[in-house]
Amino acid sequence: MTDPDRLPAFLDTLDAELRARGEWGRVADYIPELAGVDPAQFAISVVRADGSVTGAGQCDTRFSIQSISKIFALACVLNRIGDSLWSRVGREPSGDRFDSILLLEQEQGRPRNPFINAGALVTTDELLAGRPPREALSEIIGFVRAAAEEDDIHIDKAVAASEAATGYRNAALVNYLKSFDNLRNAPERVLGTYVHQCAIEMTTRQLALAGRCIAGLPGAPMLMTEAKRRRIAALMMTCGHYDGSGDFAFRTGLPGKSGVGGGILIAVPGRASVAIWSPGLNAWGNSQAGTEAAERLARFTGWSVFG
Ligand SMILES: NC(=O)CC[C@H](N)C(=O)O
Repeated sequence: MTDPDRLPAFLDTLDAELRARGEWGRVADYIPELAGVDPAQFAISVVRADGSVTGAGQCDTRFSIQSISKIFALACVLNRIGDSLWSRVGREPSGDRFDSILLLEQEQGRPRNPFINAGALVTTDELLAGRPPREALSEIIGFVRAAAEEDDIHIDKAVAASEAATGYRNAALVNYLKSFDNLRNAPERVLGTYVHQCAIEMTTRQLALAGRCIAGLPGAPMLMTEAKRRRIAALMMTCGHYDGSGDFAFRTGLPGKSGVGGGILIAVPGRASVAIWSPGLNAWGNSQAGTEAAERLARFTGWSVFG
C-alpha cells in the first residue's frame, strides 16, 4: 500500500464521491422488509493487520447481512463435520442466479457450491444436525460474536418473518433437495433456520471485525484451522458473488462475499478485513456502490491476492 496514513482520507473521499454520484441501484424487494430500505446509504470499515479500524459513512448502522451469513454457517459446519460436507455440495461456480433451481435437476440435487441458496440450504441442514433450530442458530450467532469479539449482534426477527412468508423460491429449492434425498431435516425446519441465519444484522465495523478470522489477521480469534480459512477464502473468490463472481474477481483481485442486504465482506489475506454496505443492488444482486467502492479500494491500496 502507498502510505497507510492516507487510508482514512481516501475512505472519506470515496464516501463523498459515491454519495455525490448517487448511482445506487435497486434494493432487494422480494423480501418485503428489505424493500423499504433507503438505497442512498453507504458505509465502509477496514480492519488492518495492526488491528487498526478505519471507516467512512454509516459504519454504525446495522444492516441485514443475508448471504454473508453463508460464510459463517460454512465455517461452523466445516468445523463440525469436516470434508464430508463435500459429498453433498460442490465447489464450482454456478454461473447462475443465487436462487436458481436450474442446475439442481441436471446434477441430481447436489448444489454447485455452498454460497448459492441451494448449497447454503444443505449447509444449514448440516448445521441443524437434528437439533432444534434455536440451538443451531445459537451456534452461528455465537461464532459471529466470537469472531467479532462483540456480543451486541442479533437476528432481526421481522426480516426473518418477512422472508419466511414470501420465500417461495427457497421453499421450492429446499423441497427439491429433499426429493433428491439431499436433506436430512424437514424442509420447513431448514428453511426457517436459514431465513433466521440470513437475518443476522451487523454494522460494517462489526462485520469487518468478524472477517478478521477469514483474512487470517494477526490477533484474530482462532476459530478455524489455517487450511479451512484458505479454502473458505478460495470459495469466496470463485463463488462469493454468484454469476457476478468473475466480474468481482476481475475488478478487485480479492475474495469477497455479498448479500442482498447490500453488504460485501472482503478478505485481504494477512493484510485486512473489509466490510462495505450500500443496499442498492446491481443486476446480479450484489451491491452496486459497494462493488464500485471495493474496486476503488483495491486500486488505491494495491491489495490483490495476485501480487
Ligand atoms: N443473495 C442473498 O443474499 C440471498 C439471501 C436471501 N436470504 C435469499 O435466500 O434469497
